[in-house]
Amino acid sequence: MTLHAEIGLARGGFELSVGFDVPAGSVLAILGPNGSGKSSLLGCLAGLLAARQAVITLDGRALHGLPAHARAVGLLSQDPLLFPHLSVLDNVAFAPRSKGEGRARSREIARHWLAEVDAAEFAERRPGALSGGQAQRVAVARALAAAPDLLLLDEPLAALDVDAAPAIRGLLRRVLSTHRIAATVLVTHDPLDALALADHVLVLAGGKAVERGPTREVLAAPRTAFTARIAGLNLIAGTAVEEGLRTEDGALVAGMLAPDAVAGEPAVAVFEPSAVSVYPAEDGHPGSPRNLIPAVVSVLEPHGPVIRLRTTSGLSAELTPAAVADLGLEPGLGVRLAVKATTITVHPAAAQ
Ligand SMILES: Nc1ncnc2c1ncn2[C@@H]1O[C@H](COP(=O)(O)OP(=O)(O)OP(=O)(O)O)[C@@H](O)[C@H]1O
Repeated sequence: MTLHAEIGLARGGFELSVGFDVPAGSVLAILGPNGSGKSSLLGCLAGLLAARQAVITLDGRALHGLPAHARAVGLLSQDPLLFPHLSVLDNVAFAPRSKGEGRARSREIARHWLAEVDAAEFAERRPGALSGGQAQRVAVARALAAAPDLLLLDEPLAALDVDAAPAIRGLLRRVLSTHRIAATVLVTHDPLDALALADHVLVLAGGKAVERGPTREVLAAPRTAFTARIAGLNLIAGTAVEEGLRTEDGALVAGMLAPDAVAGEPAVAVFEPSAVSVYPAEDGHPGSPRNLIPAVVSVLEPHGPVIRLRTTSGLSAELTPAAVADLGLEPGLGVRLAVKATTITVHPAAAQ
């Protein structure tokens, strides 16, 4: 079932205005900073929020006039929201039951979905006897047991601890790719979720789509500072020039133009924190042709086996703990960031 949505909503002074399509069996991730309208968008799709103007169709069938319960929409949020007085099996069977299936058939469907999410062993338990990750597994089974035409995932991993989240992410990836029936819309803050689960992403800012496209392309070549930050990449905005990018201050960032970058047009220079070397502010030239960017250390934080250094201008570098000690790095210290031109790609900037 292909989803087509055009939604306009006013909430106080906030305006949401966005349109998109989600082909049957594919997953669209909605990313965006706090307050950008992600929950409002899901609320409109689910029929829980009244849009000012909405066209929402599934294979041409209009959903926008229907109340929430008549939309065949499955919703999975960060809270599993299981009925505490029902067994796990009856929680999952509730979904087909409420669609009119008989008691025995509903339980059969529930057993099938509990097995699909590796939760068959919990069937007779009450939700109170499950861990957060186990309860979320059951919630996934319940959402899918309703055979929704449209599946809405609202930060489904946000409440799980770091040990449970990867397992549920993997489970969602498996069930979404093996049961490619419904169109799925996923709201997440985590680029890993988008990379793992979504075919396409749409980045919302201030109620509008500022970026959209295939997930890997958008996250590898972000055109807005927000997407670059969540994707963990460095991004400098300016105008494309033959040698790379010219910033608003007139500085040149030497880099390689992406095939679709056009000199004279708005652009962003994108590079990995691991491509950045850090030098003392007053040191000599560090050798081979590099960009040298003056910066001030703002934060040093562990990032796996390395230390992620953030600067007041928002650029990041990765260093070993030994290098941090050798350079005597600490917040407030002036440094120079060196980046080889060959590690910088200049992409056209998203139209804002
Ligand atoms: N109940 C409400 N009444 C009035 N305005 C609201 C209400 N809820 C949200 N808003 C407005 O709508 C805007 C979008 O909120 P929404 O919750 O959709 O954003 P979000 O992207 O989901 O944010 P978050 O990532 O923090 O969950 C907010 O900036 C706020 O101004």
